[in-house]
Amino acid sequence: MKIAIIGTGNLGSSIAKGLVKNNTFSSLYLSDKNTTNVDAYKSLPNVVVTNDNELAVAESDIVIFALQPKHINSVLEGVSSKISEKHVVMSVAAGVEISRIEGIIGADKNIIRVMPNTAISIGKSMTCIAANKAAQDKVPMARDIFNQLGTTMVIPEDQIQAATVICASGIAFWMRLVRATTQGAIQLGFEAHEAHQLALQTCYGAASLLKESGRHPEEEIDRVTTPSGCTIEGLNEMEHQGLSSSLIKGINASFEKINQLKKN
Ligand SMILES: NC(=O)C1=CN([C@@H]2O[C@H](COP(=O)(O)OP(=O)(O)OC[C@H]3O[C@@H](n4cnc5c(N)ncnc54)[C@H](O)[C@@H]3O)[C@@H](O)[C@H]2O)C=CC1
Ligand SMILES: O=C(O)[C@@H]1CCC=N1
Repeated sequence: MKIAIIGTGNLGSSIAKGLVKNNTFSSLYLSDKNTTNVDAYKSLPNVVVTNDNELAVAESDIVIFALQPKHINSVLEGVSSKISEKHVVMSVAAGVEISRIEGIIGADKNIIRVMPNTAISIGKSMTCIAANKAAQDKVPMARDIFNQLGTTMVIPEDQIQAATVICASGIAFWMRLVRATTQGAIQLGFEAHEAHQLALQTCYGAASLLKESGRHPEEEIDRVTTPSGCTIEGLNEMEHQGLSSSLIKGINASFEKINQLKKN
């Protein structure tokens, strides 16, 4: 597979890292105005780091556009003459609909919206995928690529915004929960590095329990909450303070914001 990534910022470089780790491409072009994040890959075989977006597109079959929404139009316009029916164009830009991309490069082109998260750099992304009409037969190939970098789910395009909030922004939400737990542990007397380790391994254990047992979170909670014990005391206080409610409100605020981005 001849793959290009246009835009090697936070997400583009995370995708590059995951692809390099798996090494399943025949060539990988990494193009950005500022290639600092990926310069270390220059010496790898079959990897080209460049500032030339057109070259990257011309030399590749699969082109992943990892650009901020404000840059996507101008970059697509700049390379559109190089995009043919052989290409599969993938975009990770939040809020940028397939129709907008079709408006620039044509509805006859294969276009797939892909929404991974930064855990793609370690092969643990939750990646949602939606394709235009032309690219329906390319969906299995897109799944193959991103299944090597985590887990995929094919969804209708009108759910991509919601998936962005839950899975892409979700990385930040979970990080904040880990950090808050750490702050609590420091207050209880642990050194910062100990607090971080305790919070992290517990979070990992909780996610692994759900994944491996397939059980509902409340069932796992029931196993921890000793009657009149400390867990239910803490859990109920968190709910009195609005833990679930503030998470749900935050998710809804993110969703409102991403729907505004869509209109820009
Ligand atoms: N960061 C994240 O966790 C996630 C980001 N996204 C989406 O991915 C996109 C990229 O996000 P980030 O990587 O965080 O942004 P970023 O700002 O870190 O990266 C964008 C890159 O595009 C480059 N760029 C700008 N103009 C260019 C041009 N003309 N030619 C070549 N490269 C150019 C910039 O130099 C920069 O390195 C956004 O649309 C965002 O909504 C989606 C899911 C997760
Ligand atoms: O915050 C943002 O807008 C982008 C989309 C999801 C993650 N980062």
